[in-house]
Amino acid sequence: MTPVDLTKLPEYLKHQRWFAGKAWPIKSVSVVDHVTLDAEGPCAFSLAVVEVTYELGQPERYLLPVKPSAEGIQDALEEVDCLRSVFSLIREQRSVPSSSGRIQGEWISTPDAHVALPDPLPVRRLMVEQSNTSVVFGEKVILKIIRKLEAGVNPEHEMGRFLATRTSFRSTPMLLGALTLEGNAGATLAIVHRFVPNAVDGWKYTLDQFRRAGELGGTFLDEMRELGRRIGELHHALASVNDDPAFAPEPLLQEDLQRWSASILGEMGKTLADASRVHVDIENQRERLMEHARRLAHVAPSGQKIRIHGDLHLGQVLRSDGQWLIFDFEGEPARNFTQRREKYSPMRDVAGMLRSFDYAEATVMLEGNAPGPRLVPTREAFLEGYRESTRGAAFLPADDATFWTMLRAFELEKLLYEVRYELQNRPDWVRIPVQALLRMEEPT
Ligand SMILES: Nc1ncnc2c1ncn2[C@@H]1O[C@H](COP(=O)(O)OP(=O)(O)O)[C@@H](O)[C@H]1O
Ligand SMILES: O=P(O)(O)O[C@H]1O[C@H](CO)[C@@H](O[C@H]2O[C@H](CO)[C@@H](O)[C@H](O)[C@H]2O)[C@H](O)[C@H]1O
Repeated sequence: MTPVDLTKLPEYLKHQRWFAGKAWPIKSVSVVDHVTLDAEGPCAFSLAVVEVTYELGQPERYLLPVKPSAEGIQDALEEVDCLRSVFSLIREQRSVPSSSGRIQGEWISTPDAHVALPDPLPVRRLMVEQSNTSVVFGEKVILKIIRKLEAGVNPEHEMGRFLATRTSFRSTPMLLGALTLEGNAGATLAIVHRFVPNAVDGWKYTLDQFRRAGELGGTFLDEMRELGRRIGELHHALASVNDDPAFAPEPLLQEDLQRWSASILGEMGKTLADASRVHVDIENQRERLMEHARRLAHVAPSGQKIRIHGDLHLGQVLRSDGQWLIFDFEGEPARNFTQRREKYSPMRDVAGMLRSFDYAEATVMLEGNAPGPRLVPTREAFLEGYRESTRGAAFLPADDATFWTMLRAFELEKLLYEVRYELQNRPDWVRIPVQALLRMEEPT
């Protein structure tokens, strides 16, 4: 028996914040796997994996925690007992058969991962705009229930487990556990991290600083230097293990540079045409921008390809107790899991963070704040910290000229991604990356 009324599902999905297919006509929905939990307990509910097929385009899979209800479909995550039940599967490392596989709880039991939780366990749904559903337990741990499921190894789960169990890098909310569906519909369903209380994200933190009239606050640039050092330490940690093929650093080859350069040039074709509808001058810039991408193919290869954060920006760092913590290792949402797990130059993360400073500057200018010496000192402080902590690292280019050529090419790559991201999600903001493309200097 199917745990959910399929006839009501298309209408239900269209009203969910996390449903990505609101704009596309649905052809059919089916349940590909499901499991009933807590059948005798206070919250009997099902975890169902549903596949949505559209009239056009690729099918998508979603995780649907649902309760039986005469009125229609009821989201089980609205009930505290159901949330506790999902968490206890993970905490107790339980394994439960599903209709075509099984779900498996995983809890990391290193001394660092020890966390004492109160009984009864207080539960609080996180009230933020997000694509998944996060819940805080006892103000100690945060459970993220993933809504849109992807096939393959989930990079956030994989990276979190690697950092927690194979490295001493602790400038991140530590991964504590996960819930995985094994079988044909295999996917990571939920992830548990240590909860960071009183955290402010780096985007808000930086905007608050940039909005101050006059000079940046006294310690801000030191903090940005420190952020650069933390990112450098993250890259050291990600490059520190040779016996795991998913993480072992690999030499950077000319063919990698050629492939990345070709991919940027390819993306440029369509993206600049789209951007020129917003700003006609962008077409005049095409040749100069192409030159930045071409140069990447011709630098002498040095350094390594390693696993990287992959979508690093100010919204992916938290400031708490005077420390920076880096989180959200899931990579760029527009890429599939295989692409997100590819090894790359760590310079790509550096470029991502630099772009974020430019977004912060553009945002405060759009709000009407006066120009001021903010962006360049912030960039410089961050880069100084990064370079200080990675001096002589095998994963970075051997000389300065190559460092800057690669950095510009990856900034360009991120800018093109941002144009596409903004056109799709926040058309009012597309001018931020477009203006930055217009400002990009002639390659030296
Ligand atoms: N470990 C944590 N401690 C405190 N707050 C967190 C933690 N992880 C995430 N958050 C908060 O929850 C928000 C959503 O988390 P995120 O993992 O980015 O969800 P999503 O992938 O659904 O966007 C973040 O912007 C951050 O403010
Ligand atoms: O945090 P996500 O994984 O959802 O990342 C996506 O959304 C980001 C926006 O929230 C987007 O970031 C872009 O906007 C930021 C300001 O809102 C800015 O700081 C970033 O530099 C800029 O790239 C990110 O690209 C996208 O993948």
